[in-house]
Amino acid sequence: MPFLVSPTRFILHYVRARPWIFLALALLVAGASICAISVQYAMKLLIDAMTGTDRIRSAVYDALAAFLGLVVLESLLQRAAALTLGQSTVASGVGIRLDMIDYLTGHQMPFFQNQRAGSLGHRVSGLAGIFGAIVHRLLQEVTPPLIVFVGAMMIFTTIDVRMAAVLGAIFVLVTAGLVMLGLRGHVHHKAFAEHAGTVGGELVDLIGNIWVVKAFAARQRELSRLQGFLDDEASAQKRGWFFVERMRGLHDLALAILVGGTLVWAIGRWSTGAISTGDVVIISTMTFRILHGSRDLAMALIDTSQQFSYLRETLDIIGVPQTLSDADDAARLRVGEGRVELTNVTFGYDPRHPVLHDLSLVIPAGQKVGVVGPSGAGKSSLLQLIQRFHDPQAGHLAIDGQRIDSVTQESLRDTLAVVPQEVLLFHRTVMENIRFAKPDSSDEEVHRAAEAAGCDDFIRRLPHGYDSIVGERGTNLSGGQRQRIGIARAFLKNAPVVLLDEATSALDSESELEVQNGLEALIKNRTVIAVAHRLSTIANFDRVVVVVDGRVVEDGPPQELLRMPGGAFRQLWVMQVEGLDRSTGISGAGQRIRHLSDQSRQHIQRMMRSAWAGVTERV
Ligand SMILES: Nc1ncnc2c1ncn2[C@@H]1O[C@H](COP(=O)(O)OP(=O)(O)OP(=O)(O)O)[C@@H](O)[C@H]1O
Repeated sequence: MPFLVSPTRFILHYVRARPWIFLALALLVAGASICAISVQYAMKLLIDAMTGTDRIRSAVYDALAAFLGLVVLESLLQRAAALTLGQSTVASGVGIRLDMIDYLTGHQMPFFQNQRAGSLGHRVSGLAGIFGAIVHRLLQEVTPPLIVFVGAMMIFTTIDVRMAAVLGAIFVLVTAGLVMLGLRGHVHHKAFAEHAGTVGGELVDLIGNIWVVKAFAARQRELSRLQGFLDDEASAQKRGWFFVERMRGLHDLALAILVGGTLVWAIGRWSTGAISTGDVVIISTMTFRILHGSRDLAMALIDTSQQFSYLRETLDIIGVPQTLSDADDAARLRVGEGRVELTNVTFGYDPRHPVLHDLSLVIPAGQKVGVVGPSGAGKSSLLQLIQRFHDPQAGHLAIDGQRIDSVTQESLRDTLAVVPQEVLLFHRTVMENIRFAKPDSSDEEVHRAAEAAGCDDFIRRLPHGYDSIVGERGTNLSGGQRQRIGIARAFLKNAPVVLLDEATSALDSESELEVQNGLEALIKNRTVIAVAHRLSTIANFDRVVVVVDGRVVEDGPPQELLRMPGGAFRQLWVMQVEGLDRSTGISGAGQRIRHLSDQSRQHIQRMMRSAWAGVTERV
């Protein structure tokens, strides 16, 4: 979206999206302002007609009719402008938010990892509000005083050219002075906005982590911490207010002196008969109006400049170019049987520090591959590359012979069913959460997927069955239940390639057993790549790939790897069976098992012993 590069282009883009409405709006505002000046002129005509020596009755009534007509017309035009403005900014606000959410969700995962979700949501909504506020200020608060000023100058010129020149110069000077002063106060508003942003972020963080706060009995501690941020925010807000009030006070003083001076001068001219009574009235009211307008104009310009800054800041965050976009000629991935290939892949989040080094793997369709290795070896990164959340710095990946960087990301992800360690659920019903994987699926299909994943029973026991709300991020469900809903999603998606990212490592042994049954059903007849810490989960796989420091150090059927004396997989296996950490450098798994409860450890050890017995029998 090229219009995201600057605030001006952003505003113009959405104004151009509804050109006729905004043109009509500008004409209505201009018409209302012209009426406002004409009303003053009609008043002058009325007074002159009433105080004139010849006192022509019809002239008085004509002026009165013109005056009243203009008052009504101004009011009608103002109301029409306000209605049109409201309608157009509300409609633009919907478009802006949809466009921004569309663009925002197109960013890659690292973008979201580096931003607070609450703050991003706030900014997207804020953009719509800012567009409305800027258009409102420019049309309702900047344009009218300018038109009134031009009109007043035209009227003053007919009365006294010198006076018009002096008042014109004063208007420009007062407005410019106020704008300069106001911009100096910008620093206070910016500081306040930053402090307010921090308070908002802290609140979101606090509520998001409420479990930790309660678990550590830290409510008072957190309140005191928040109080510190609130105090800073309040001081910044006070400084901003004082500054604005000082400015207003100065302007009021200048206004009183100037209006008083002009009036004294006008009465002096009237007493010599140089100008009429009506002229005195129009000079005094218009002087007051334009000088008052100079303050409104200055304030509106300052506000607009602040809103432009906020807009620029938001566009700098949201509008950064999307790093992994589809190639212009990207086709849809033609789904085959699910052969996955990595060719000389080198990748690092920071290219200077590769996490995966020249890694090559060919996974034939239907093969089940377990990826094991110590913590930080690069296993999850491998799965992320297959989903194209990042591009490798060297080498490439392909599915069914098609390079994944040459097909659309959506079609690639349609081919993959992923069960992550932590299944994320929307604050919606269970039915909606499972159906998320395939929006056009029938209730019957959702039920079948849930049965296959082993979660139909517990879902039906929930208070509203499939219509139960899962709570924010699925908090109304247990870890194992969430995991099985994740598996049901994967069933429903029916993709040829399944990626399991430590799908059972966060579960206790009982949940693991339930999830394991669902997983076994899921992986039948599909290509499976499973990152596993619990080696029991991959004991029956076709193949195990051991990754250490981003390199494949062992690759083969688990039974064969287990027979290799001193082999990395064998060592990992033995450590898990015994629950020991032998400090072999492949210590992550050993450390993990040590932290499990006795019951879980015994369960895993039992499972592994029986798998081990099976292996040795076959060997
Ligand atoms: N988003 C990220 N940005 C920067 N570095 C990252 C990111 N994610 C992972 N890393 C780093 O990349 C390396 C490999 O991480 P990865 O998560 O792939 O390892 P892993 O083998 O899956 O580890 P674990 O078994 O602990 O989950 C680690 O050093 C990690 O700190």
